[in-house]
Amino acid sequence: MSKVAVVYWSSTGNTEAMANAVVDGAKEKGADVTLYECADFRPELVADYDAIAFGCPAMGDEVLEEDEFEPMFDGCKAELKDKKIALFGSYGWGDGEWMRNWEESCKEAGAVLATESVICNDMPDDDGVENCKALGAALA
Ligand SMILES: Cc1cc2nc3c(=O)[nH]c(=O)nc-3n(C[C@H](O)[C@H](O)[C@H](O)COP(=O)(O)O)c2cc1C
Repeated sequence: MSKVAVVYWSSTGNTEAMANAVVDGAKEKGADVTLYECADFRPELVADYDAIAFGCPAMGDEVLEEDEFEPMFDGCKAELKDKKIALFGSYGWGDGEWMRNWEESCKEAGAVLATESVICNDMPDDDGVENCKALGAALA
């Protein structure tokens, strides 16, 4: 059984709803899934998982949340080489620039993006939930 971690930051619950759907999708495929708020995750845990889904909304001006999520993620980068990961997050008024930049930084770190990233405008609708479940399934 593959071990999957879902690690997210969310302020108003939209990315949290996405994270829950990612968990559901991975569990439906039989994975052993652990959900982490980003404050509870640390680089030493990366090695414990076969695959990791990271979720963070667009914040600041098209960047990751800078107080908790980005430091956690930057700390994990050295461990992400050849690791199967996938990215998701909610956004408001932008065009997804934060996610494109985030994908680039993951590729530079040598991570393996296992499936297309999922972005949802505000709260995920039914299609958004299905896309998040498919992301989770792709990591299982
Ligand atoms: C301080 C702040 C900065 C934001 N910056 C952006 C941004 O640059 N681009 C964008 O599309 N949305 C931006 N948003 C909107 C959030 O990404 C959006 O509300 C998202 O659904 C929040 O996700 P959450 O409910 O998981 O916290 C920003 C929101 C806040 C509060």
